[in-house]
Amino acid sequence: MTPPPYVLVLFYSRHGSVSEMAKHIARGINKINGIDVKIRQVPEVSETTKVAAPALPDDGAPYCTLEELADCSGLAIGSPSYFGSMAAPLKHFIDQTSTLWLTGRLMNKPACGFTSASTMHGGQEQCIYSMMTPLIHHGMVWLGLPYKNKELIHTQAGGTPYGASHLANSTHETDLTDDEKALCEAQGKRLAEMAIKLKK
Ligand SMILES: Cc1cc2nc3c(=O)[nH]c(=O)nc-3n(C[C@H](O)[C@H](O)[C@H](O)COP(=O)(O)O)c2cc1C
Repeated sequence: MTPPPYVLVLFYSRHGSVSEMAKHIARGINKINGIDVKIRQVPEVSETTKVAAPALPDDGAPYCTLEELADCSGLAIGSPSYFGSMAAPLKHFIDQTSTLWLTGRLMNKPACGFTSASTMHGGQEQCIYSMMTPLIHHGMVWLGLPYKNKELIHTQAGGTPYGASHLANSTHETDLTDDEKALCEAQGKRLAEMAIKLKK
């Protein structure tokens, strides 16, 4: 029996904000019938690069395998904003996807990005763009977050038309505002809808 199609929510999170966003994106995906969701994280990169990560994380989502990425029907990818870019552990994972690029496994599948940052204008949109770039190379179809979602207009915290974001402040506030939650869910829902449409 063929396993049901799924959308992969893939992220790195050190302090929990991006991980919390992933749950709300998954909630949006779950609102669409006919497609499942898998939530996966990537391991830390070690300061001493010869030390391997344990096979299982101490907590949170399981680590993503390349097969899980290859077989997804859509991808939501999330990272904290680090100096206007994705964090190294996520980039390290993406840099292991050459075989998927060579075989075109991600071609024509929809993808979107999400991020958390500690300051209001701390490079969130650039960070989302940094995740978009390699996925464009993979031939994925990038989705933004349209202004039809009215929370984008009145949010006092996170939310960008390039993808969902969360304002965590310097206190690592992991609780999302209602607007941030709504935008994460809307993004997940739209991704799932597009995954089904593009699969036909
Ligand atoms: C190396 C590093 C660079 C960072 N750069 C930025 C930045 O440029 N702008 C910003 O607003 N926050 C920056 N931050 C803060 C993180 O983006 C923020 O704490 C984020 O919410 C962490 O997400 P997490 O809770 O999922 O780990 C940086 C943090 C670290 C460790």
